[in-house]
Amino acid sequence: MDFKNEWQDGVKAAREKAYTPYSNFKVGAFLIAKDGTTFDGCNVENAAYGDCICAERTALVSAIAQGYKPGDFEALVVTTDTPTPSSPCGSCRQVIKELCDDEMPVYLTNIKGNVIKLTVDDLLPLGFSGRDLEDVK
Ligand SMILES: O=c1ccn([C@H]2C[C@H](O)[C@@H](CO)O2)c(=O)[nH]1
Ligand SMILES: [Zn+2]
Repeated sequence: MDFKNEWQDGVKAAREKAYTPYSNFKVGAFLIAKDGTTFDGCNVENAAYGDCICAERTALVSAIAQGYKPGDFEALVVTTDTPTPSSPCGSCRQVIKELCDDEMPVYLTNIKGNVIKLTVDDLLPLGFSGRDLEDVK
């Protein structure tokens, strides 16, 4: 699926909801399901800094909580207000791999409109997954 301009409006609106009193680094995520339903994600920080959660994970967790399943997703868009798009952290990469197909596109954007297209496999090559657990003796 190619990038759609309306996704950029969606991810910008999601970013506006970020709760970032500590870093003031707002991240938006916009997850598009194959049935056209979309899920907003934003980072939600905490005074206990280690309990901050990223935008990518809030979008994915929201979709799962609303009954969507791995394999239901078509694309994920992320945005930051940075000169070049920033890239998901390691924890998000692992969660994206768990819930999205390896070939699913991930669009890294910034609010001025730069777009970098990657896949889940690009973000976490040779990643650990449930398939590895099947090899247990
Ligand atoms: O991919 C990322 C990287 C960081 N953050 C958030 C976590 C924290 O709130 C802030 C600074 O790390 O940005 C995200 O939402 N997604
Ligand atoms: Zn993250």
